[in-house]
Amino acid sequence: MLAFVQSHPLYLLIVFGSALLVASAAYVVYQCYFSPLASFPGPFAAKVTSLWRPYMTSRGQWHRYLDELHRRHGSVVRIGPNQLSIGDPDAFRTIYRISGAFVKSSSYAVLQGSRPFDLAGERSEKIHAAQRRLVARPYSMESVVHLEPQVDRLLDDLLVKFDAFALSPNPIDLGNWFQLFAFDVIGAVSFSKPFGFVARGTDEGIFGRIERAFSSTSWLMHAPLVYKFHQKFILPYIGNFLAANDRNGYFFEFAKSEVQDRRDKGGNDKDIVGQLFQTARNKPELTDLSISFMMTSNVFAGSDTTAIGLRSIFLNLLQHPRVLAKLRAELEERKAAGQLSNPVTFHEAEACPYLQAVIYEALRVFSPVGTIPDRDVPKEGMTICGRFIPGGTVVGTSPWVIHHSPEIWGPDYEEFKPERWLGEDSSHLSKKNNRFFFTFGGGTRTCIGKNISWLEMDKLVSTLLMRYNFELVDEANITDVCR
Ligand code: HEM
Repeated sequence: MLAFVQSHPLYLLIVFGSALLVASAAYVVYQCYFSPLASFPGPFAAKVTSLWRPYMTSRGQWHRYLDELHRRHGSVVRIGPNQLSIGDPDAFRTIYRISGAFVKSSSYAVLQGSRPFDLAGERSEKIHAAQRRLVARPYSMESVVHLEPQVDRLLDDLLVKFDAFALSPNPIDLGNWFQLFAFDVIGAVSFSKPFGFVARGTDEGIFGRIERAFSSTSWLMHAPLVYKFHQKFILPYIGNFLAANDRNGYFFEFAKSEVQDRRDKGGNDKDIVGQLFQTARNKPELTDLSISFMMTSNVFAGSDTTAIGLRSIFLNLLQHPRVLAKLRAELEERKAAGQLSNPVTFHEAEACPYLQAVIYEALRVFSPVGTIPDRDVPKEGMTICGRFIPGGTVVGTSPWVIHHSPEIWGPDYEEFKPERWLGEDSSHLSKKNNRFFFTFGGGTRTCIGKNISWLEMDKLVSTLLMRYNFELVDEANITDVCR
């Protein structure tokens, strides 16, 4: 009788099921009460499963949700069995300090794919430092300013379009025009080849591809097994279903052909590819293939982020007439004094403290990037808010959390208030808040393209405001999207 029961399939199922139940219960009890991260608050699902974070990210409002979680749970929130989201100012400074001791976590392997040259995805600080040294010069402000005439030509094209719009009663999607402009700028400064998007008034479907690729990469980075499954079983048979491969597929091919074109047809020696070709003469390790990988980042990361920043600047200005009037007054005063050209030059715009404060503040209240740049705690561990965190724990801060911290920005942290960036007599920018300005990332991995974006924002905002009056329409349909 006993032998019968033991060999009966139901018996085996019950034994197996019970063992699974006990193991799962033990796992849950461990994660909630005994894990080194057990004392950190957070949603129950986040404590017990790594699937919670990719699921929440895939829903599209992760930046706001994370901010809300910190409001509810405090400055450190558990967002995975082995992951913490950090809002504590001291811990934030430790993680993103310039020493690079906190390396990028394994989620970046999904971003990198099989690219051997990838500043954003590369996890090794040593390889990253060597690659960044090779390519940094053309992205410096000194180099970017030499490309200003190329940006001016595009700005002229945009003004021709806007002059025509100004005569029509129909509203326009300003954000879309900003992205067309930003994409053309990338073409001009990288390859001496604006893509003609502003002139044609269309992106030919590219922005949708960028959007889909960003969206799927942001959650797949935290679901590496789903990514591997997709690569092995879906990609070869169905195709690039999750769009994540577009960064290293479609956009890489796009950039590679532009680099080849630039090689064949020549261009301005001062454009980014031209400067990288010059570097490559003495540093043969900088191959055309590596330059193509680098240009993939320009094409992929350089337009949509800048356009979101510009959207935030204009939206906030239009929603805050007091700030808009003050900014206009600054620009008018400078213009009357002969200190502003048309289009406004980068140096002229930089000399306008209130304009600078407006840009900083718009990028603070609505940062174009809302994900957490994850880092691994080094093996010796770290202490956060008096509690020890073991090496290997994944930690990081979203700009949305650090930029909306009342501890840093004060009780009016939700207000759009450019004055917080100015020194006491309002005649210059104050450096005190810069330590917590995280829009372009931090430490050794700060955004290499930020000078290009800043130059665009400086020139576009000041030139457009001096020429046109803007009015917000259809406020109810404003979408809340960041990367
Ligand atoms: C407002 C515009 C932009 C924003 C908000 C932005 C934001 C960021 C952030 C937050 C990072 C750090 C990511 C991390 O640590 O994982 C980053 C890195 C990077 N960005 Fe940007 N970015 C902008 C514009 C650009 C432009 C115009 C380019 C290229 C022309 C660019 C290319 C890159 C690259 C290559 C990296 C990796 C740098 C490295 O690790 O050495 N970005 N960006």
